[in-house]
This record gives sequence, C-alpha cells and structure tokens, in this order.
Amino acid sequence: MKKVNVLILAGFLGSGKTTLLKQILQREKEMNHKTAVLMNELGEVSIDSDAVPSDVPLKELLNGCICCSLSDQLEKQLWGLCKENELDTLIIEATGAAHPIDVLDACLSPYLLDELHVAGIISVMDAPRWLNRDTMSVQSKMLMIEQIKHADYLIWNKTGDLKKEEIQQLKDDAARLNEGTPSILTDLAKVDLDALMNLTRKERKKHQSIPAEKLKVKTWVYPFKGAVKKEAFENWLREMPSSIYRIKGYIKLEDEQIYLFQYSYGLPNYEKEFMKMPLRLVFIGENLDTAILKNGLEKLVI
Ligand SMILES: Nc1nc2c(ncn2[C@@H]2O[C@H](COP(=O)(O)OP(=O)(O)OP(=O)(O)O)[C@@H](O)[C@H]2O)c(=O)[nH]1
Repeated sequence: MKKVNVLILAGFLGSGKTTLLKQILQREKEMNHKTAVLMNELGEVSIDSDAVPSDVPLKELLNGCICCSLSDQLEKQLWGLCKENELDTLIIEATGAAHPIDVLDACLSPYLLDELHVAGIISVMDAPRWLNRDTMSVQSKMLMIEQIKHADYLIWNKTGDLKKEEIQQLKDDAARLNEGTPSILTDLAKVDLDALMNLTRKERKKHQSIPAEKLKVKTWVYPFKGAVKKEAFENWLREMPSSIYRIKGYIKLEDEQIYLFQYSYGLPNYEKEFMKMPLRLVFIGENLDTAILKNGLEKLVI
C-alpha cells in the first residue's frame, strides 16, 4: 500500500512556518499531488488556517500543543485525514512551542505505521531572534536549540538584513548543533522546494523534552470593540515586553478597513482582509500580564 509522505514543519513562534507552508502547497498543487494539512495552534482561535486554500483538506488542533497535551488527538486526526482522502502528501505545522521529536513520535505510532512515511523535520528558524536569544527565557532558548538539533533540513529565515559576521555565526551554529544537515539562509522562507521535498530522515538522536509547564508559554485573546489608530497601536507595540513572542489576528484601523495583523520579533505586518473577520488579537508569550495588556489595548480603541 502506498504511504502518505509526511513533512513536519517546526520552528519557534513566528519564524515563517506558514509562509513556507503556502509555497509547499502551491508546489504540490502544480505537481498534482493530493495534499492535506494538519495545523496546530496554541491559542483557542484559528488564524493561520486562512493560509490554506479551501480545496486542501485541513484539520486543526487548537488550544494546546500536539507534542504534549494533544498528542493523542494528533494520532486520531492523522488517521482521519488519511482515511478520508487519498493523499500523496501530508504537512504538519506544529506550534512554535512544539518539540519536533515529540511530534515525530506521534507520527511513528504503531497505529499509523502502515499509513505514513515520515520524510522528516524541517525547522524554520527566525535568524534575528536566534542571534538575540539571550533576551529569552532559558526554556525557550533550549527549545530553539532542540528545533535546530533535530532538523533534517534547517532554514535560517529573515536573514536579508544581517551582517556578514552574523551570517557566519548562523553557519557556525548550524555546524555545531546539527553537523551535516542541509541548511540554508533565506528570506520569506524561499527555498529550493525540490530539495526540500526529497528530504531524508536522519537517525534519531537523544532528545531533551521541554514540558509545556516549564516552557510557560501562554496565549490570551483580546477582542476589539472598534477601530484603532495605527500610529498609536505601533507606539504601544514598541513598549511591549520582549516576552510577548507573537501576536496575530484581525484589527480594524482608522481607515475602517480590516487587516490580518501579524507580529513576531519586533516586526508588525498588515495584510488587507476582505472578509468581515472578528476583530481580535491572539497574544502568545511568557509571563503575560493580561491586566496591563487589556488596559493598554482598551485605550487604543478610537
Ligand atoms: N521581515 C520578514 N518577515 C517575514 C519573513 N518570513 C516571514 N515573515 C513574516 O513573519 C510573520 C510570521 O510568519 P509565519 O509564516 O506566520 O510564521 P509561523 O512560524 O507560521 O508563526 P506561528 O505559526 O505563529 O508560530 C508574518 O508576518 C510573515 O509575513 C522574512 O523573511 N522577513
């Protein structure tokens, strides 16, 4: 029986996994491959699913991490996707807080052995965040190290504005932490998709699990009552603690237009949204002081 080729997309919050996923889906469509996506988000609200075209079978696991609290559900959902569709390829986008080996373990369950061929783990790393990782908690740093160590293909993303020494540092870190693994430096997760799809999974190395309770990454959703002024919002963002790793959701600006808003490692990004989406932002980070956040956000509403 033909097995479904599985790719696991890993990498810290906001590193560029969904940006890569969109390109893989486009390539698989051009190759006439039937592809499905299993997407996991830490928050209770799904935002990234909009990146998946409506003709691609999609299952979502929300409000937890597939490498720990949702691992049983991951097996069930994978089974369902394989049984309901005649798939060639299945892409799992893990949350940025997931340990890739724990996700791999769930895919290698005896229950799924006849269904899946796991091609490997692709880790997308936010290069500027990695270079400045000393501002992060020990656990988050450890998780990023694990995501690099266990990659079968390593993508240093967001490298466009880096200096020569920083590029060299990334190359040295890749060689030190995961010698011999293909690694590339890029922007907007642009990669040679043929090379990526011909991945070979390496021998498993011993891994260091990082339990969710130790990682302390939490999510919080803020529903907006109205539009906000972009300038005031961006001033507020600049004052935000660095332990807020990621924000995503829908926001209305003073032009009364709704935008898909994304924020990761200091960079805000707005994309016009033409559907009437609920105005809310998902915050993901450590030590979220939701009272202070709420107070600041309320003041922004026009
Ligand atoms: N400046 C810059 N922004 C990028 C690059 N790649 C991705 N982004 C932006 O970074 C933000 C996060 O990208 P995503 O692809 O959603 O990241 P992700 O890893 O899927 O995020 P989570 O699923 O929340 O962990 C988005 O606003 C992207 O447009 C890049 O190379 N440079």
